[in-house]
Amino acid sequence: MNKAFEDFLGWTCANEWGSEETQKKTLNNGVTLSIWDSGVLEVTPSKPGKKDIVLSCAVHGNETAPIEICRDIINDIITEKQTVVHRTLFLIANPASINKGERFVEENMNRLFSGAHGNGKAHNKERERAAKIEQYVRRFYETAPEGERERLHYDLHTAIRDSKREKFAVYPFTHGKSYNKHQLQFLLACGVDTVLLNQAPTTTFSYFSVNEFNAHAFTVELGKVRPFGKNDRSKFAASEQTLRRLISEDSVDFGEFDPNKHFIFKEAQTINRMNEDFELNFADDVANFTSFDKGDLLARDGDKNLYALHDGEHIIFPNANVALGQRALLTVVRVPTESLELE
Ligand SMILES: O=C(O)CCC(=O)N[C@@H](CCC(=O)O)C(=O)O
Ligand SMILES: [Zn+2]
Repeated sequence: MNKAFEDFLGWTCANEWGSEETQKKTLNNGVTLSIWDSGVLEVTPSKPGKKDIVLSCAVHGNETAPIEICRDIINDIITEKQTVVHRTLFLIANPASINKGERFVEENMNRLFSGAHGNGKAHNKERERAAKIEQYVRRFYETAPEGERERLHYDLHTAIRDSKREKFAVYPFTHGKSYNKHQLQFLLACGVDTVLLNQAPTTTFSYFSVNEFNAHAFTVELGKVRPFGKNDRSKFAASEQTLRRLISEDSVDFGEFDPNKHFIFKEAQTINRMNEDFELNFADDVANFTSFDKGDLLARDGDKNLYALHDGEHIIFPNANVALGQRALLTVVRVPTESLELE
């Protein structure tokens, strides 16, 4: 076996900004593996089911649990321990940032999608890679068999801070389209009972798939950032098992929808850092989903004070060190699950 199929993650990291060496092989079980680039593996069963599934990890290189999960699923597919019935595209998005052990090399890749990689005068390898990844996703969805199909994309992450709600997903802005009950059930089976509803377009990877391909796509936060080998994989077992079921079963029954089992939050504010002189008004160890009340000071940006606008406004992804113009804090408020328009 050649190196890429023997150790896909290792080969990917050895070719950190890409490889033009495309490779293909068909397994004894009829599944065809096609490597389009480093970190880009298309898995095609001989008679593909109706789902086209994108599983991405390492958009941020230090978020290792999702990388370990994808690595293990890929290895099991290659060794035929894991069956696959639906076309699946695995994307290890930013291998150079894995090698560096950091969130990114030069620029946060998860702010470069939907063409943002071409904005302004900046050129860097992360921008080139984001542009290529967009093309791979397009190629994957657009080369699906004819007929009615379901496009899915789960972009797997872990968060920098502790979180009062361990696992949560970001539901990208749907432009008014209904939210999908079955997707909430899938997330729940992954152990993700908490969902944040974005209220506007973003330049994240998951929004790209929602907006350009009408996919059901989510940023999924599975736990906290830790180095390779330091993840307690038992905490990720439900997520990994559910992803394995998703790719290997024709259709997975996640049971009756019970609104009480889902905790839905709506974006209240996105606070972008606009000045060098920016600070958060709470400590670095304050966890995601800590609640503030209306009028509480959340941050100072230059000479502007930024306050909570509601009682029960929860903070998510606080980070004072982001580049100018980027999100330094998201705040959300709880909404009843029953208030959602669900399909
Ligand atoms: O913990 C943090 O501060 C960041 C974790 C992370 O990478 N989150 C994603 C969320 C993307 C989204 O809003 O859909 C990110 O910031 O890119
Ligand atoms: Zn991330």
